[in-house]
Amino acid sequence: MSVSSAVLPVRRLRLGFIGWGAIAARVGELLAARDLPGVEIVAVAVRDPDAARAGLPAGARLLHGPEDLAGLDLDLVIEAAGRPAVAIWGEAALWHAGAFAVSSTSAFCDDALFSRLLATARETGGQLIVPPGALGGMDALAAASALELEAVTHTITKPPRAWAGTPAEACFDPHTLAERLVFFSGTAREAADRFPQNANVAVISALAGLGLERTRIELVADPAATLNSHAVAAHGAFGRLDVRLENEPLPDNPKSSQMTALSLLRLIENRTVPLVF
Ligand SMILES: NC(=O)C1=CN([C@@H]2O[C@H](COP(=O)(O)OP(=O)(O)OC[C@H]3O[C@@H](n4cnc5c(N)ncnc54)[C@H](O)[C@@H]3O)[C@@H](O)[C@H]2O)C=CC1
Ligand SMILES: O=C([O-])CC(=O)C(=O)O
Repeated sequence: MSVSSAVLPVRRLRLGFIGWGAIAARVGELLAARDLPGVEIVAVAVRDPDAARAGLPAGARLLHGPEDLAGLDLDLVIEAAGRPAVAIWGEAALWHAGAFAVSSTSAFCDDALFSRLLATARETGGQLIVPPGALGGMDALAAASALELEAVTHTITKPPRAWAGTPAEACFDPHTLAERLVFFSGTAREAADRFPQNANVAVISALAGLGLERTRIELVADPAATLNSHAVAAHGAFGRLDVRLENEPLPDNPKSSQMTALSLLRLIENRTVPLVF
């Protein structure tokens, strides 16, 4: 069997995107280069649909509000907009596409919203999807959590400029920081809640493992770093796990890692091709 037959889609996939910023546009670019038969970006929600916008997929309809998702026969809606967008679009996406993949997972720090989306997924028979985003190895951590997990720690290190414009500026000046600084140490809930532009991943490692209260997060600014790095360490009855990624930032948003777009590409392909990773 050739590898190419394993990566050719066997079913169509009609996609909707919420947000067309650094991550979504990169996914669009990667998909266009792949040119997968039957995989189509059908609709995109942008913050200001009346403003001209370069780089939108040809033929994609602009969405003005969640009600516009009706009748588009979508198979998957992908959010890559920002924390508030999850509450605005989530339920309609589940009703009209049956699958909603969330990038701004910090939204799940809101317990009521998370429960509501899970209840809608149950009611519709749909799926709320947490892609691995900028992380990797979350399949192994989730599998390990079938036995007792003792501890999960996740260290997020980024160059100081990636923390500009966030509450981290109360701890250091991103333009003058001279040495590596661990400026936050606490729960996954607190990390994602306080840093929704930089620590959505804290919710991903938490949901895969020990949950929002028991997963420990360290946030680090390092002037020697050029990449966004994630180190997840866990131990428990399964043994030990150490995952480390050093991600190139996206050119259009240095807070976000290239890997986040690549993970979404993988998610899309996994829903269409005959060989799934
Ligand atoms: N899960 C993960 O591992 C990661 C998640 N993220 C998160 O993913 C999200 C997207 O990241 P980027 O593309 O880098 O951000 P970005 O700022 O480059 O793009 C977001 C786009 O969404 C638009 N937008 C905001 N609210 C909207 C709404 N209600 N409806 C439609 N469009 C809306 C904005 O105008 C902007 O064009 C952010 O919340 C980011 O923090 C980022 C990196 C990793
Ligand atoms: O892209 C990354 O490295 C992580 C990130 O911004 C987030 O989790 O919000």
